[in-house]
Amino acid sequence: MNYNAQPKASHFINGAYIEDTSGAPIKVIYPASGEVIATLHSATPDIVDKALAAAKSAQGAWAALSGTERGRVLRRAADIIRERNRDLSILETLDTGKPLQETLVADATSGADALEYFGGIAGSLTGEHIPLSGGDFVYTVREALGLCVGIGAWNYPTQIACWKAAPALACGNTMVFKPSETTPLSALKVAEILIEAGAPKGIFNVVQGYGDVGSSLVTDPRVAKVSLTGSVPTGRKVYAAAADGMKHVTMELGGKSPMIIFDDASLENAVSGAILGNFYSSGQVCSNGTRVFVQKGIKEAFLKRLSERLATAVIGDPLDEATSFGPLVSENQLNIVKGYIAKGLNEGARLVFGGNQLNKLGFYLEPTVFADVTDGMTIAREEIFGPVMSVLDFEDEVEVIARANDTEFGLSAGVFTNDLTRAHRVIGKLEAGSCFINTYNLAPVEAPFGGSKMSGVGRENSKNAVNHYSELRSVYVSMNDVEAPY
Ligand SMILES: NC(=O)c1ccc[n+]([C@@H]2O[C@H](COP(=O)([O-])OP(=O)(O)OC[C@H]3O[C@@H](n4cnc5c(N)ncnc54)[C@H](O)[C@@H]3O)[C@@H](O)[C@H]2O)c1
Repeated sequence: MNYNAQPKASHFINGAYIEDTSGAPIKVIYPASGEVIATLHSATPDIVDKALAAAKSAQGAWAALSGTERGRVLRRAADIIRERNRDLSILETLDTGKPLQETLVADATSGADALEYFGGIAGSLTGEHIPLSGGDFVYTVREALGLCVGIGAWNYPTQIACWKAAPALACGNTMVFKPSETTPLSALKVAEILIEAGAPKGIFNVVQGYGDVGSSLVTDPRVAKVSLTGSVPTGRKVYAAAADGMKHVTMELGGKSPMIIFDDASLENAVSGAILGNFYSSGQVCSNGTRVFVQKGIKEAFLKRLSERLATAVIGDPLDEATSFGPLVSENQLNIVKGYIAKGLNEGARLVFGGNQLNKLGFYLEPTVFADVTDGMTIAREEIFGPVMSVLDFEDEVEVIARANDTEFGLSAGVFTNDLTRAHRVIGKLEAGSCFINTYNLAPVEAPFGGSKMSGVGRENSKNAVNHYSELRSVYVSMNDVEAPY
């Protein structure tokens, strides 16, 4: 097949596409075939400056609109995204290799949810009145931070762009967004659609580039806030650079999350949760529960049922809606994951399912399950970001909580049990930001999403995200004479 996903130009600044071919080339590769489907160019310093200048100059007028007016633009953009869901989903599939079956329901639609939700609350972002003695009072004003930078990972390109843009714009900020160099296409569509929805020019700009472009955005003195979705090593660098300029940050980073399955759990639900938490998007999901602790009593039944169900996964052409499991995003990611599978075998884990690259074009790897994994093995400690599940045995609750928390990460955690009090007791002791009882990996826009420990700072989605994209000014008003000591 010959797919062409070439956009009009690499960047979208001040309401229009713009190109500068002197920037380093960025080749967009369709993961299911390895073919180049578009070539873009990394932003030059001049392009970066144009984007920041456009966002900076648009911010005052955007913030001066009422929240209701800003919200109307976001809600219109959400409607357009939903109308074009199929085209946007196909583009997302070409960019990421994720099956269309997934992108139709979890990518552009999730972006639309965020625009709709934050568009809906934009008009009610207010301060408060605080009465004091003698009739004095303080009122607070919720103000935008200013120019925000968003930097994305490659696994959910549309969703990440919208999860950052929606709360930022609702609060009256403007944004320069840099997608991952691996998946640069769909953020441009979000920028185009916002303009079509009536957004003023310059409030949402997209520049392409590698880490150096991200770094030049983070260090620019015009920038008030940086929101990154990426790995912990990148997060460390970006957080440090932002701290130097005392900028606000949101860090959505990696994980190695535990999923604990007690022997009284519904086996079928636990297997479903483990599948969702390990193999959706070919395992390239930050919140995945890749350390699956299974109580000894149901271990073999769990492995048997899991293998039976994995054998029914339809691996193949991501554009075929019957396909439920696609390739990894890139050859590089395929090699990283294959390296982890080799380590699992070398360190003595038992391969229960998969483990092989598929003998076909594209970056396909079978869903892979290791059992008898112990806490010290590399595959139980490091984020793999691919379709590799580690099953660990446990005997009792106290033991499994301590082992589940023995990690530097703290993004997600899940518990499967039919014992109501145990479910809440255990989840209350797990060190993670996004937790699940008897399900896994759902991320509705209404709920806060984000990690603790090394997995991140701040929360996306929910009303809480507003606190990360605005700050309060307080105004003390005296109704009395001013008393001074002399
Ligand atoms: N917590 C979450 O919400 C979430 C969601 C998706 C992915 N992730 C994480 O993202 C990682 C996978 O994505 P990735 O490989 O694209 O991550 P990455 O850290 O390699 O890159 C993320 C982004 O940062 C940019 N970047 C790299 N160096 C930079 C620098 N010095 N300054 C500024 N920007 C820089 C990259 O160009 C890219 O756009 C995984 O660790 C995954 O867990 C987290």
